Amino acid sequence: MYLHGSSKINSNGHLEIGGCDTMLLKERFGTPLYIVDEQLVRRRCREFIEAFHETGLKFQVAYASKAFCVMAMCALAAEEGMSLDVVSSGELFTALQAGFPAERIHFHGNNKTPEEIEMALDAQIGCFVVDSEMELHLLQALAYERKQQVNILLRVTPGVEAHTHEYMATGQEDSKFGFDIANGTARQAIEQAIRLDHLNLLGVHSHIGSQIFEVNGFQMAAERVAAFSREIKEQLHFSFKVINLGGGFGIRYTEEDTPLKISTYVQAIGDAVKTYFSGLYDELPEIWIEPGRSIVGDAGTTLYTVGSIKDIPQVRKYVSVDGGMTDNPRPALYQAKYEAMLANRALDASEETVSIAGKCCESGDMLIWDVELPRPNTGDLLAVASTGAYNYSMASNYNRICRPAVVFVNNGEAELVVRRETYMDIVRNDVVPQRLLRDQADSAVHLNAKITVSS
Ligand SMILES: Cc1ncc(COP(=O)(O)O)c(C=O)c1O
Ligand SMILES: N[C@@H](CCCC[NH3+])C(=O)O
Repeated sequence: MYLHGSSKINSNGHLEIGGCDTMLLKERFGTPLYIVDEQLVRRRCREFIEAFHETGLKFQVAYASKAFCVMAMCALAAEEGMSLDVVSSGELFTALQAGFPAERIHFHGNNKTPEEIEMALDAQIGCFVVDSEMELHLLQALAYERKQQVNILLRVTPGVEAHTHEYMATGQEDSKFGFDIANGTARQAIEQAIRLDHLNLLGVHSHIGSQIFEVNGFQMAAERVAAFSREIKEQLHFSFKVINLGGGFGIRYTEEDTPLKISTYVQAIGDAVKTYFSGLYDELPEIWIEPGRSIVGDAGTTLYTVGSIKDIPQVRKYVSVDGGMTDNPRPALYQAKYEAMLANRALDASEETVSIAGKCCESGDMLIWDVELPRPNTGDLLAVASTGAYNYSMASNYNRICRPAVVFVNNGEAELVVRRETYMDIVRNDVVPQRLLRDQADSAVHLNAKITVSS
């Protein structure tokens, strides 16, 4: 397994992250456990910001909180000078609870409800990224009622097909997101947005997809957006102050992945903006981007305890762990690949090829097909790398499995940032209608009797 950030093998032959021995983390917090290497997250934030400073452009780097949205992460992003992209009232609430400065929050989403919009208006967030005509009018009506002036970007689809999994591509014409440039709906929306009072149109937003390893998709998006900006300037005499080019910068999950340096992506974007917007406005537009995965992805590691092992000679060895698709649905959703190691026997040589199975009642609940490991035993500690993005944030309670805890590690200190769910969390929102409660006393007696007999 590739060792990211501060991960290393210590003198006990254990995987250590942020100066914390993973065996001690297991003892203290249990498994499954998400570990976040805080220094690595901070480094990624700084890499983006420093690379933008180098370009000389005005900019904002908004952390796409969908990748991993918990209060501690929002607080950390705020401290690092990031803006924040939220896509629902839940993410917005989390950010506000964490004290994230509202004026640096950008609100996305292809179907924001009136309640969500009102919540964001109450908070006086920095910008709405308007996705549809319906939203444009709804937002205007609500802003008008409140006599509030609201900054907006319009999300456009630039017609760029990103080279990534089809569920992660969003820049093509056939997409549920935004206004299409090619068929003229983007232009019509801009016309309306300029006319509508209480809406302050800052510019446009484009996001071509996620886990992208080439710069040409971003360059092409910048080129298309610049051509569109030129059209709007010439025909509607309107200049965009802000161009948001979204997120999507790829990270390393396995050796098949070949991410570029953050500075390479940013420099390519900066150069493309300078080239394609040259001579269009008196001043180049401010550039915003929205990295999610590339901020937190490789800073995350998940620890599991190995349980049952099923060997089918000549076929496959299934090594089951105490988590699975409930804490990491990405292999099942996108056939995503991961690397793993035995964190308690990190110096042992690889001996066999095994497959890591989750504990859900689904044949598709496989975390890794075919990984080389030392012969695993029940009780071993398995670490899976690059689980910082879209793991905790996409976790579920399928099979009524409790979500794991999340711990930040840094300089030998481990701090809990999300508590492990309990069974009471699992049933917290369940309501049993009165008519079904009739037999509850009976079943309680029944259950007690059983417990008495078995003990
Ligand atoms: C609009 C928007 N912005 C930003 C992101 C973050 O993308 P990533 O995590 O790939 O950087 C996404 C997710 O793909 C998105 O849909
Ligand atoms: N959730 C995704 C990709 C989509 C990101 C949001 N538009 C992932 O795990 O990779």
